[in-house]
Amino acid sequence: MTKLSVNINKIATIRNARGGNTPNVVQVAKDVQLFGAHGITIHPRPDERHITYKDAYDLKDVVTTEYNIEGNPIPKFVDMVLEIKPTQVTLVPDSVDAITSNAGWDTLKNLDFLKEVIAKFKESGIRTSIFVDPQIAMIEGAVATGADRIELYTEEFAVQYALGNFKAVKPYTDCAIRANELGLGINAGHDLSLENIQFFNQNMPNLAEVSIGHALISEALYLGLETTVNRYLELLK
Ligand SMILES: CC(=O)[C@@H](O)[C@H](O)COP(=O)(O)O
Ligand SMILES: NCC(=O)COP(=O)(O)O
Repeated sequence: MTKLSVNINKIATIRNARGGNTPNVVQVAKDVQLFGAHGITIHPRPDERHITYKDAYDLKDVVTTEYNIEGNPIPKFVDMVLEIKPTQVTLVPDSVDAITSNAGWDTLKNLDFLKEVIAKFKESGIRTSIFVDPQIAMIEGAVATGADRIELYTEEFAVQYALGNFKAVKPYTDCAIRANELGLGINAGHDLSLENIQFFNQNMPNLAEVSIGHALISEALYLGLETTVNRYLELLK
């Protein structure tokens, strides 16, 4: 079964709107795991607009499933991840002013940098994943960085699927086949939803994990968090 890691950034977005502690990010992380999710993902951004660095530390002992921290490996982020030692770190090349992640790494141009930072995390026993666009050259470049996994950036798939262009999954399937040949684990995320997740999963050989936040939290407004998590778990079987 493909693992579901719930991204709780949006819980922090709502909390930060009032400056108090409602909704409580730590409690939501506990509940989501109780409901059956296989992991918790956070993506602290340099401006701490949603998840704060303090949240990342507060969640350390609360996440008893897989803890996945995503972000651009600026020195402050690297130090924090090395201290927390989550299950997995996912490196994302987002700029400070980006509204959300909007591109994967160029694994060829950034090879030396990625190699160096990945080696640091691996020395600490942290599984490493790098966020990439669905291009074979980027998958091949990812192997050279020493990363354990890739996370395929699924926004384009999600946009096309919503328009009925189901062939848009093909570059992802092709990349998954190549990643399998090269021994890279495969994660995926961005704009995955109850609408598109089953089709995506069924077209991805050996998809290890999806991280889902924006749609999942939005769907939970109607369905409730427990039902939403359980629907994903059913669709990922
Ligand atoms: C890496 C990625 O795909 C993002 O979706 C991300 O983790 C979500 O970040 P925001 O919640 O800041 O949009
Ligand atoms: N890595 C992707 C992620 O954590 C969640 O992305 P989204 O579902 O909020 O688009």
